Amino acid sequence: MEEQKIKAFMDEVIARNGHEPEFIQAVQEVAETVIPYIVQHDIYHGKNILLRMVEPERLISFRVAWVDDNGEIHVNRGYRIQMNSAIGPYKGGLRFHPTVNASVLKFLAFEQVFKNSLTTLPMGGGKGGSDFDPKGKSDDEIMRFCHAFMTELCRHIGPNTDVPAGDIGVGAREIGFLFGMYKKIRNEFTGVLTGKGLSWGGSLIRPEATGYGTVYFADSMLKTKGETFEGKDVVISGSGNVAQYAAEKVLQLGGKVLTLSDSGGYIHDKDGIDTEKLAFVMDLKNNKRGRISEYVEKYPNASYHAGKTPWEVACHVALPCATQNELNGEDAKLLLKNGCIAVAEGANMPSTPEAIHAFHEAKILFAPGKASNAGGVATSGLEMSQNSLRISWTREEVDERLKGIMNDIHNSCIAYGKEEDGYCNYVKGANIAGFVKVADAMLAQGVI
Ligand SMILES: NC(=O)C1=CN([C@@H]2O[C@H](COP(=O)(O)OP(=O)(O)OC[C@H]3O[C@@H](n4cnc5c(N)ncnc54)[C@H](OP(=O)(O)O)[C@@H]3O)[C@@H](O)[C@H]2O)C=CC1
Ligand SMILES: O=C(O)CCC(=O)C(=O)O
Repeated sequence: MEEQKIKAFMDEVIARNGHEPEFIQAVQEVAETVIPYIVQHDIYHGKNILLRMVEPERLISFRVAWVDDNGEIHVNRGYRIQMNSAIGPYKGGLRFHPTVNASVLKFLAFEQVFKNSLTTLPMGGGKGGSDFDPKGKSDDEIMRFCHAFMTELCRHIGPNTDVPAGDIGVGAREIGFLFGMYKKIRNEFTGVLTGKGLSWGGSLIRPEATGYGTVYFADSMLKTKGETFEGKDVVISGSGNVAQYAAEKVLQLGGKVLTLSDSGGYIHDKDGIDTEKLAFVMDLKNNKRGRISEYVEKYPNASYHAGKTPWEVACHVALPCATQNELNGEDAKLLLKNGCIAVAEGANMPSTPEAIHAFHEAKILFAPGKASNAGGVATSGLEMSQNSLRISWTREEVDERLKGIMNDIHNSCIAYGKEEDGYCNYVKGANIAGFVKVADAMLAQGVI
């Protein structure tokens, strides 16, 4: 009966969104775990709550016209998906990448609803961005694009309505330009964006939070098996914000980081990427905006593997921190064959359904991004609180709160995900725990 209900639900979702593969993938994963729970719990039954949750409350799409350094005019498409505001203002990042489209942003916004619910903070879910490609653009071009983007977005957001932040291609530089234009048009200095600079309303630890949080979560999972990061070989993909700070925290906890990557390929450093080498990567990526292949010019003992992903390198722990569907079923089999015992997603939906199936079948520790990478948005929530209170917490205070929230999320996953044989299905746990809070709020607020 559950199978039939899942099929009937997905048929309806596909009929309406069939041309959006990433969105369908994200919804399918939730449906498979949440519908059986709904069936067993009378209060949610017959209310079509999940069907309401898969339809964005609002989907905004707009033209972004901007002028490059040569005076040529370009047109990109901007979006903001306001997915669900049952438990708080819409909250979620902005992505600037040529692959951005409605399907990608809807999957991200949908996952964000569950993730934000898990953080224990009052944040609804949203996501936005543009198909603009920041690669190879000058700082002036980035500024003109961000300003043009915000001239439209500013109508739809606000500190109590919708609070965007960064994601792929949107970091501190872009948040600065976006904030500047919002402030100019609206003539108000408010916490309308998170990930702001420290001198203008930002929070300590926000840059580190997603990567640190992912490792805190992985550490909690390892502890359930009596293990820690000490002496573990760790394979990380990506070399952006999440990957950099995941690597930093792994080093602090005594692990050895063997790989980093970008869309060109991965580097493998058998000696380990230590603090000094990581500082080189941070400068290369954040300031020089270079390619990860340049690592082997500086450290010739390392190797570069063009067009490949790091999952072929033997490790104890894998942290996919780049992008969606970057780790497939074959990669998962390879990781398992090589002795991997834990995978924690720093990116959003980096593992394909086949990969997740393989991890579950092997009963290794597997954390879905909506649980393990929630530290970023949680610390954005802490930035919002500090903005409202007009105070700044210390680094230690924010880090302690982040650790506490990641621990709470881990406990929620265990509470809803532990199976009869003792194995914790963190996907099921995260989906149900995230669902319950939002669904209860939707029930209380009636059919709207
Ligand atoms: N920033 C945050 O706070 C949060 C981010 N996330 C998720 O973490 C992931 C990484 O985000 P973040 O680090 O902020 O982004 P960045 O833009 O800082 O870095 C992205 C990294 O991923 C690589 N990458 C992007 N697209 C691809 C691709 N198609 N194939 C291979 N590599 C790719 C980039 O390589 P290249 O430079 O070559 O494009 C880069 O190394 C995303 O899934 C994001 O949604 C989740 C929660 C919060
Ligand atoms: O901090 C935020 O609001 C955005 C974080 C985000 O986009 C994510 O969790 O995927």
